Amino acid sequence: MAATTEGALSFSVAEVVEDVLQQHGNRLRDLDLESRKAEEAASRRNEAAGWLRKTVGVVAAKDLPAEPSEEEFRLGLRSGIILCNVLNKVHPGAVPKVVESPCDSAPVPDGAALSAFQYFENVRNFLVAVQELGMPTFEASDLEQGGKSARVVNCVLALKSYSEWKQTGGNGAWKFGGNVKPTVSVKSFVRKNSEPFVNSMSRNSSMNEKSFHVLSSDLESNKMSTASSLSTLVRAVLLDKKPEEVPTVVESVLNKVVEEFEHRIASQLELMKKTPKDMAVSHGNKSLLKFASSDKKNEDINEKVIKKEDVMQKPYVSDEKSKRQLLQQQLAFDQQQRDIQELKNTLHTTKAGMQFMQMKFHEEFHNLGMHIHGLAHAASGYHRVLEENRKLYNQVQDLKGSIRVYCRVRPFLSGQPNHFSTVDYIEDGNITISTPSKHGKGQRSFSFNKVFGPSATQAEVFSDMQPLIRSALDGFNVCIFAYGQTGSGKTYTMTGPRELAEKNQGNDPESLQRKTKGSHNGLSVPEANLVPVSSTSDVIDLMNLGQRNRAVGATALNDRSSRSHSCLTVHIQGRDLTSGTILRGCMHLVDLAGSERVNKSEVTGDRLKEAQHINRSLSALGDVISSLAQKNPHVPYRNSKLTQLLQDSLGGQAKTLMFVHISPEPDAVGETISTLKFAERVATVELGAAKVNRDSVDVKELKEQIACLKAAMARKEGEPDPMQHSVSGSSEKYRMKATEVSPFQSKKRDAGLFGDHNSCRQPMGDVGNIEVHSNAALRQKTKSFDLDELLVTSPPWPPVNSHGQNYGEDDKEIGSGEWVDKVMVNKHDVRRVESPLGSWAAENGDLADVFYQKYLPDSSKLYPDQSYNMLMGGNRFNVTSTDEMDDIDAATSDSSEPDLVWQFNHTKLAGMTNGIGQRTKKPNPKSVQSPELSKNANASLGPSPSRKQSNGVGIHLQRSGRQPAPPDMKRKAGNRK
Ligand SMILES: Nc1ncnc2c1ncn2[C@@H]1O[C@H](COP(=O)(O)OP(=O)(O)OP(=O)(O)O)[C@@H](O)[C@H]1O
Repeated sequence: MAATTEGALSFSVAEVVEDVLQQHGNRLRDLDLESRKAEEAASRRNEAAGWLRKTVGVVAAKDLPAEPSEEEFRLGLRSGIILCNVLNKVHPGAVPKVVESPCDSAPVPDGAALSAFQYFENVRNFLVAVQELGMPTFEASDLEQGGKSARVVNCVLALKSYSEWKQTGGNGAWKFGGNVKPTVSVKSFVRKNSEPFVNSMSRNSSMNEKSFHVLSSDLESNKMSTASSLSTLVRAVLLDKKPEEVPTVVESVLNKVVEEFEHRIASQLELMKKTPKDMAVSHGNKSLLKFASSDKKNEDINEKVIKKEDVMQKPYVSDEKSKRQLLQQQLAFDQQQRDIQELKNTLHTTKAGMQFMQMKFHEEFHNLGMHIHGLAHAASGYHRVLEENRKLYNQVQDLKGSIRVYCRVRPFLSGQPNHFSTVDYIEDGNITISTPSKHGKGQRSFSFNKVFGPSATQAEVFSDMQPLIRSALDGFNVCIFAYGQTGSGKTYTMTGPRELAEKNQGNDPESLQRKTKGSHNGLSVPEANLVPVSSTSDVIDLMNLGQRNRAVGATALNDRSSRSHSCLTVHIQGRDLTSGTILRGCMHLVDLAGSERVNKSEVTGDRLKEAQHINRSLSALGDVISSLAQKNPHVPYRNSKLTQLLQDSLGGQAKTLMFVHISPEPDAVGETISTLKFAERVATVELGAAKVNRDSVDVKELKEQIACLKAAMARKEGEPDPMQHSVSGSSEKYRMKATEVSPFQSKKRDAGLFGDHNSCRQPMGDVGNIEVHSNAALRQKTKSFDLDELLVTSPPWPPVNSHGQNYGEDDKEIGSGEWVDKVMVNKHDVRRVESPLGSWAAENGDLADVFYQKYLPDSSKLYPDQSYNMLMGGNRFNVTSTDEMDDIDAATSDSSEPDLVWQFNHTKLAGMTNGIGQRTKKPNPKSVQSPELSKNANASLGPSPSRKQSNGVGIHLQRSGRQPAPPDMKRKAGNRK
């Protein structure tokens, strides 16, 4: 049965249907498809032929052209000789004996009939061998009939593939699919002859065999194209049919299919009946028998052949025939069903595998996402912690009172040819400078609280400084000073581009925008003014004025080099409306003159002198910083006006920020490194926690009471002859009291006599602001006391009280109405200033000399270091050239002493100062003063009640000689009792 089936299915049902449909009048034959199929078949055939020729050699394959037609291919292989020889080459011994020709010596002429036996033996042996190897086979009859070479080609290409597998070191059993058994079996014959099955087997089992990919895909495409061609044919047949005609047409087609099928089976059986019988019987083929019995494997074949003979010898009965056909079809159908099922299973498994992989992929993707999320979270946490650390660090720094240090790198200026920067990189608070070879090639890193790169804008800079500036509004004393070599951008940072406008400001006006101060009349002293302002533009105007007045000069390094230090001091006072607490803060904004190498700046003459003095004062600043950093008991503040000026900020409990500037040019690297080193040292200085300057309402009231009491006492004490008292008694008294009275004098005395304690750091209490009160008693005294009154209502002064006692003590002992003075150093020689107030200052300076010579001959012993020039307020002042500085020294060293006088008993000086006061009436064409100030000054020639320059003296020039001293002055003298 199996044998029958094997013989019957040398063609497929599909083929038959296709043929029938075509015969039925296929009008839409797909020519393109056909030609493509033909082309593909030719190319595969050529490939097979080429490989065969190559393998057996061109001589042996002389019957096979390189690119044969289908007919040539079939004829070339018909003898089976080439096939057997090729197989033996690929797999030696696969065909033990190859029958070369009926007579080996006399080649058979082309086209001459070879015996059927010879054909059969060679081809059969070949087919058995290839089947053993698990390759697709073909039917021997395929070489007899035209149009059947496709399977032969497939077989040859499979053999080629096998050969290549072996050549590439293929080992073990080469299998054409996992289902094919190495042994020949009946079943395998059935499969061999069932083309659809072979196709499906190839497709299923050889999927994983690399060498058969081409083949299997080809077969697959054949099948698909057959299916599509079938459906095209069916559609074409039914296209012009009416629906009612369709069943008839289908029936007729099916009948024809059945007919054709029967016809083909019959002809095939006929052929089979004829050929084996002829071969086996008429020629007594021993070799076949031998072949059949030589091997156990071949027994099956032998048996099969014999069975086939038996079947063929039986007469055909048409019933049996149709039954057999049906059975065959059924078998084929079943097989196809199984194949389909198998395919479905495979598809299902593949789908399941895909789903599993997809699920895995999603899972892994999800895990990856989680992981990335975790990392991002950790990263943000890390940044948060970093930020928190930075804040905490800054808080610790604040608590320690460390000087904050910010660094800013100037960008290259337009017109600079080379833009190679020495700044390697900037990150957070770190800056790395690359040092060129002459400084020892390498890098140096520095850490600061903040570093601004060349692209940082003024707004960015300010936003970072804002909290510090806001502190001034909260009652802290704040100092920001810009440091750096000449041309590094200090002035730019502090004031913005040249001419200030509200839009384009530096730090000063920015900070001023935070608050508009109270409106007071101003007191103008040349070059050091206290001017009430009511808006930001007021401040900007003042700053521009100050900027214009500032000494600048062109050097080789900066065409507008500042040749002086500049300081803007802003006093701020506020009152908490609910608690009545008064907060007072002040802010110094100091733009230092730049340090410079004189050979680089190429300055000469006056400029050179300036440079030397600038450098000297900066070096004094360095010494102060150094002492503070080492916590030395002695800090040499008094070595320069600059350090005296900054003493409050460097030594008191102010919040201090040094803004260090560097230039990016390689030839400035030396200065850059030393600037940064200096800044690093500054950062180590600890000043102690800053304290807010605050007076509660109670304290205020108590101060007022004390002031009244002291005023009363002063009136009583003032009864004796003032002159006598002033010359002897008061000077005694003064001396006696001075040791305790003025914080400032006390400071001087300590410095001179007791080892310069005042030079050590002062707590903010000592240098802090003391509230100013409008004392009714004071105001009532005289109308000519305008200036006094003005000052009383003026904002309080920043740190002065440097006597070594703390602020609380000051509060209690000094009492209300106490003036707190501000260290002010005029840029120019005050003696040369011609404004009434300036003259006043100068004259009072002289006055002080006179007074000391006359009344306090030994005061220099007591107060040898007195050098502050104390003025009330002032917005901007400068420390400049040597000469000027010397002048200032001269002026200021005298100036503080009269303050004592003023405190001591200014009424007694009235007679003596009157004459001097008259001298102040010299006109001063250069003076800049407000009408009110002028009026005030002329009216009273009242000096600032600062302790410098005998301000009090100036005031009392206009007072009646008997007028009791203002209570605050008395208190100054007596408050240390
Ligand atoms: N951040 C900046 N952006 C743009 N230009 C800047 C910047 N900083 C400085 N400059 C420019 O660099 C030049 C020098 O700056 P500036 O005068 O501020 O330096 P300086 O340190 O104050 O110098 P000196 O100590 O000699 O007075 C100026 O032309 C200024 O406009």
